[in-house]
Amino acid sequence: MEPMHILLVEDVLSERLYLELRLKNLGHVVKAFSSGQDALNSYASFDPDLVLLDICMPDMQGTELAQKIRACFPEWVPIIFLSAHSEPELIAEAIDKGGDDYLTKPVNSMVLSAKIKAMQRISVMRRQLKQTSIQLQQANELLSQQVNEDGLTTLANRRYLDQKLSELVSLHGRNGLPLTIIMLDVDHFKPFNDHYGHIEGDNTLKLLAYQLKGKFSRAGEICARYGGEEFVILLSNCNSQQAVKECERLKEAITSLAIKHEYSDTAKILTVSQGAISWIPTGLESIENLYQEVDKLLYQAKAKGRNQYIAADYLNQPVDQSEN
Ligand SMILES: Nc1nc2c(ncn2[C@@H]2O[C@H](COP(=O)(O)OP(=O)(O)OP(=O)(O)O)[C@@H](O)[C@H]2O)c(=O)[nH]1
Repeated sequence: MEPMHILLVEDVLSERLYLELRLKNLGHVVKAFSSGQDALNSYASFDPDLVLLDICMPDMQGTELAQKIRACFPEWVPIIFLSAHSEPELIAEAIDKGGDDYLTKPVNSMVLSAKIKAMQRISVMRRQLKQTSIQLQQANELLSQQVNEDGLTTLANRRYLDQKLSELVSLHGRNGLPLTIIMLDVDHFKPFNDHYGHIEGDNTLKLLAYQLKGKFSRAGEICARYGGEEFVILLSNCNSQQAVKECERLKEAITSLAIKHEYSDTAKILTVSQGAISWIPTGLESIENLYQEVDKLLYQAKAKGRNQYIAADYLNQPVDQSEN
């Protein structure tokens, strides 16, 4: 079994040296202190697996030190009290104050070895439990990330988008702030896949996602893969005039990638069409209806020749549109 880190606190020099020697002979790493305060100061850096505490000490009683250890360091480590007395009341009080076991001084070497062996088993289990908890926590973090993430692009997925849109509708409704939804769709992506291959198509979607994430990464901006070659961007506190600028910025960002698309009827490079709606929510809007409205504008942008956007106030007239 692995050696333990044992913190020993004993004010009587002869006892301290004797115990330190015995414990080191059993193969453990020992840090011995004569004062409770010094032991407390070194506790975190030494990170003990076991604490041996004399009950009666001049600067701080062992029971008081045990209480402080339990209060300051929530991770449980066994504490064994040492005392010349063995009255049942004293033992009961020591256990009440946070101790786990009790040894009467002078400590018998066989009893000491046996108790240390028992504590070592607990220490091994404790370390395994700690390791398992860390692994479990990591797995949980990964899982919650995967639940909200699109596998191909690592953007937020549809599930997360729906949830965020509902939250933002309520939040903006409560605060009377404008919200914008931009929906974009890659133009002529079928011929792109057909000619350059599906893997190249996947890589292109990843590149587009990376570009979107880079351009819309401020607090209150959410980029998500809506499905297939469609993406959605939510812009907090963004009205229709600002939305037009954001659509333009997005168009420029995609154009700047200059991804070759010789089979597009629109341009020699890959382009996208966009629809955008902006409004001050009441907080009661249905998200399905919002997607439908913004999809209608996207469809109009497609119908008008693609590589352009149509932005409108929700339930109102178009604000602006771009031609390719
Ligand atoms: N490589 C790849 N292709 C995808 C993915 N999801 C959807 N697609 C492809 O996207 C294409 C969408 O085709 P259409 O809906 O006909 O649209 P389009 O060719 O882009 O034409 P317009 O949208 O009208 O400009 C299909 O070929 C799908 O297979 C994906 O994850 N990876």
